[in-house]
Amino acid sequence: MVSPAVELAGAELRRGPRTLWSQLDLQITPGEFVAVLGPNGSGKTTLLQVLLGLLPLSAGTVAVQGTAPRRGNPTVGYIPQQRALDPLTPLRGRDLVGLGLDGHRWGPGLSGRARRRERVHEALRQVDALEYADAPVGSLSGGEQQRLRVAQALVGDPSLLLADEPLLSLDLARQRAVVELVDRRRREHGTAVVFVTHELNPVLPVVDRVLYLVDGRFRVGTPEEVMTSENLSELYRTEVEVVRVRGRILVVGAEESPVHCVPDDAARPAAEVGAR
Ligand SMILES: Nc1ncnc2c1ncn2[C@@H]1O[C@H](COP(=O)(O)OP(=O)(O)OP(=O)(O)O)[C@@H](O)[C@H]1O
Repeated sequence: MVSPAVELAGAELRRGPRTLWSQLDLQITPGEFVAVLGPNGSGKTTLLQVLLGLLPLSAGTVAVQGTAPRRGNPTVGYIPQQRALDPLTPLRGRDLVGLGLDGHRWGPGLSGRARRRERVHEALRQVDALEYADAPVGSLSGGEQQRLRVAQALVGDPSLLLADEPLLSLDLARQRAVVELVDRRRREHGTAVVFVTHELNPVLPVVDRVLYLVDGRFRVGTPEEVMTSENLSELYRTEVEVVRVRGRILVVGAEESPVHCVPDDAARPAAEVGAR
């Protein structure tokens, strides 16, 4: 029997006096795409840290591919939350992506090195980054750096991909390209995906389930199940309206909602709202 990619049971995480989430039961199967939503500080990044083996749970159990999470697991790909790289970072884009490969796997011989180069080249091509692959990473724009991070996370052919707001800084076309790339990978390679995002709409066509965290409360289910006015009003403890417009989901009334309508949006055509 294949182990779940992720299995959380009765999971609880406390930071200082706050309980970020508790009694969280979640099984993610290979190839499943789960979006994690929630306002700032709701514990989305912290969840990824637990799955990376960087933070222990305060209660409950967690397993990644059937065993306890551990740092540096080569079968787990990670796209960290974006931070601009130091302009003096002495790496080219190609080197940064190569760091995503476990050197031992390819062996020290010539064929190992050639295979490694090929893999890096292919990962760069998939995110459309070949053009700047030899430039110093610190000289690249935020979006260009972000595409390299995506390539770095995918180059090792992970069975589980943990992505922390990977669409930040990307224009709409590049957002679509990254979502399609991740979707193709999970369909063709069975990679399970945990995708933290402030914007549900760009991933809505490919998402299997949503985990929505708000101030210690959460809902898990398909977007249809979770994204209802009733659920979000309960999570935010205020009246929230969820509206569906031309295949998009708009949330009105939850100021800190990841897919909320800000006042400026009111002036734009409804179909555009939430398109950012
Ligand atoms: N080392 C730490 N010690 C104590 N509290 C921490 C620590 N790191 C994070 N926190 C707190 O844990 C909470 C959850 O943080 P986390 O980064 O998981 O939120 P998030 O949902 O990813 O938010 P954002 O959308 O802003 O990225 C925050 O309130 C944060 O201040």
